[in-house]
Amino acid sequence: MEGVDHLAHERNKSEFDVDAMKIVWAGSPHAFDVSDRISKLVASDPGFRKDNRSTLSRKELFKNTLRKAAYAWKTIVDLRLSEEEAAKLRFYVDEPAFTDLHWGMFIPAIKGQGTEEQQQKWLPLAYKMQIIGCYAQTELGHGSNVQGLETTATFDSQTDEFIIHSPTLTSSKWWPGGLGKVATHAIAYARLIVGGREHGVHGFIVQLRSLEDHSPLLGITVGDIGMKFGNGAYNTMDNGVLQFDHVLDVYSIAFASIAVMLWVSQVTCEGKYKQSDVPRQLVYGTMVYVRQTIVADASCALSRAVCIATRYSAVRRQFGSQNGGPETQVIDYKTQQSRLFPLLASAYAFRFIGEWLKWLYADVTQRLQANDFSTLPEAHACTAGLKSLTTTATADGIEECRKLCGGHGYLCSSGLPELFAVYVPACTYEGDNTVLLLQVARFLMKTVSQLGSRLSSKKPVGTIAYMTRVEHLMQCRCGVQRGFAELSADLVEAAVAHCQLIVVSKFIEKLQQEIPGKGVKQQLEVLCNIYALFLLHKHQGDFLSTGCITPKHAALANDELRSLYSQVRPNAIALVDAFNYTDHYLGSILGCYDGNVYPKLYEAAWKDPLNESVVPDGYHLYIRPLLKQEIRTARL
Ligand SMILES: CCCCCCCCCCCCCCCCCCCCCCCCCC(=O)SCCNC(=O)CCNC(=O)[C@H](O)C(C)(C)COP(=O)(O)OP(=O)(O)OC[C@H]1O[C@@H](n2cnc3c(N)ncnc32)[C@H](O)[C@@H]1OP(=O)(O)O
Ligand SMILES: Cc1cc2nc3c(=O)[nH]c(=O)nc-3n(C[C@H](O)[C@H](O)[C@H](O)COP(=O)(O)OP(=O)(O)OC[C@H]3O[C@@H](n4cnc5c(N)ncnc54)[C@H](O)[C@@H]3O)c2cc1C
Repeated sequence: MEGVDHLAHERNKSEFDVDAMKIVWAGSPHAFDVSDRISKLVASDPGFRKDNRSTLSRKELFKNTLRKAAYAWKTIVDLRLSEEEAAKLRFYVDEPAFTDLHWGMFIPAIKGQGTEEQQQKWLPLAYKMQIIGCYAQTELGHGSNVQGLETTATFDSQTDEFIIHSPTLTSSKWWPGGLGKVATHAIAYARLIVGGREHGVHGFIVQLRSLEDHSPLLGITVGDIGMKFGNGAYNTMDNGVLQFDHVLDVYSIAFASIAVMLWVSQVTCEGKYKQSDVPRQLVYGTMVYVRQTIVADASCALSRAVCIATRYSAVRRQFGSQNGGPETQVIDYKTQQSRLFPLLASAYAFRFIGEWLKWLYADVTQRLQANDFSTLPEAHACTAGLKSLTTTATADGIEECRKLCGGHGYLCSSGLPELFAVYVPACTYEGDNTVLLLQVARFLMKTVSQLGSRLSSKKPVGTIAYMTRVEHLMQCRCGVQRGFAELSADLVEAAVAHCQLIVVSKFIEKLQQEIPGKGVKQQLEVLCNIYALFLLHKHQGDFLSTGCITPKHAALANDELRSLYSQVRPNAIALVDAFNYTDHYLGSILGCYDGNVYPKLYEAAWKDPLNESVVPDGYHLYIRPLLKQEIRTARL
């Protein structure tokens, strides 16, 4: 039945003000207004249609993405959208594209690491998209180990030029998004060599393609690296391969087509390398920035999957019919609740940790500008650790949501397979999640060794302040790195626990703020308790074996969890409505707002290209001979 809200009875059960929750989720009334407006704009524009992605060939898919990007840009210019609105437009268009790397990494790298002169030259062009950039760091042979990159940038003091070269096959740049077919420029990372001496990895702005006919410039070999996981999904992106054959800078350094990002260090005209007194790690600054945005995005992907699974769980009925009455909604099964509601709670928890991390990043950026580098290690540990924690949980959570939807979750029209395929590389890109946790572990061990050192008078603050309250850490006298590699698997677990503590404590801090709206705060308290107790339940072995809790505590926590699930149950649909996702953005029949799932599934099946004819292509060649036992004589 068109127009009937099949979930209305669920919506009527809710005990809180959904509109007020929408504002909490969005972050502010203004953010809600922008998000709501732009999501409707995208949903109502057929130019942003996305329901055909899984049936397009790679070439068609890619061309369609180019069209969408151009159309999106025209919309942004025509409607004079602000940067915030444009970012929302990109979000709701919901298609990975070269523009992500241009706006998400190329521009931030120039802003964060370029000199003023470089910024003046490149940023106006980049903002108008008169040049399109990518971030070319990873190589065929090395991704995680940035210091192991092989590409070289040799300064020639005779000609005032840098010569960029890929000396080996493994030094080929491999993976950069946008590089394959679109980018005209790259920030390429290479080992700087001046006067025969090496000075570590630095970023260089390199022109790759002609601005007239898009052909690669002399000495540049460039192309796409091929199909990736899943149909559609991340294949809208042209991840690329790139080799430099002694590529020369033809202008002077300041206005060069290859320009070294000089903030961290300088090469003088006489060919001398000068390391400035800022920490070398600022070369990694763009990664810190992007990791923070990835954390902010994790809650979007998880909430989207949770919204689909929650709505469908309220629609789906199996077993339990009494006297011919309706069967039980699967959302009423405790097992379904114990799998689904912790994910709902995680979506909210990640929303708030994303907000907090944005604040932390803004704070560290301000300090860096004032030459205060003291909080950089903590910012690195937080962005790396929380990126790892939230993306792992989100990727696993999306897959769990697919299973929560039973067989129908496996259909592309559920939206979940594509969401998973697009999302799962977030566990690898911008730093493999285990490698990033090892960075957190290193930071924790360093802090612990300082606690134990009589020489250090530094008291840990911020996210590590709790360490002074942990008695056995205070007595720790170990050296930083001794035994590190041997214990790394345990240290990674410690790093996860540390990050979970941050997520829980920031959720609690959020609840200490004033939160308007009837029943909103109470709902968030329930979710916060579910998040924390679910973790305690999941890791109760660790808590028990370390004596942090007794078996009685563990049993109490479990009882409390069950009671919290019952409290969430009547509010579940309203809690996912608060995400304010349009059906276009969700891209899921199972998750559609009105819950009218079955007629839509039935209708969609008939639209599949395989159903264009009743008898399939290939019947006469392969099916008939088989049925007639003529297969041995048929020419296959
Ligand atoms: C159609 C629609 C159109 C719409 C159109 C609309 C148009 C308009 C739209 C407009 C809007 C558009 C919106 C755009 C959306 C954007 C979305 C973005 C998407 C992005 C996608 C992302 C893609 C993915 C990109 C990528 O994937 S890009 C590549 C990323 N690659 C990595 O992530 C490598 C990992 N590896 C390392 O990060 C390191 O290598 C390693 C492991 C740390 C070891 O580092 P190393 O130095 O070797 O070794 P250590 O010795 O361990 O460290 C030595 C010392 O340095 C310390 N330290 C290490 N680090 C750091 C660090 N950062 N910071 C500070 N310190 C650090 C460490 O603590 C130690 O300190 P100490 O202890 O000494 O005090
Ligand atoms: C979809 C996608 C988009 C990307 N976009 C870009 C881009 O735009 N620009 C760009 O430059 N790069 C990009 N990348 C590359 C990405 O950043 C790297 O793949 C990532 O940093 C991981 O590095 P790697 O591939 O070398 O993994 P590896 O380091 O080879 O990881 C392989 C395994 O080894 C383990 N491992 C590695 N080192 C250690 C260690 N020290 N201790 C213990 N275990 C270890 C890892 O945990 C992992 O299990 C992209 C990648 C993907 C998948």
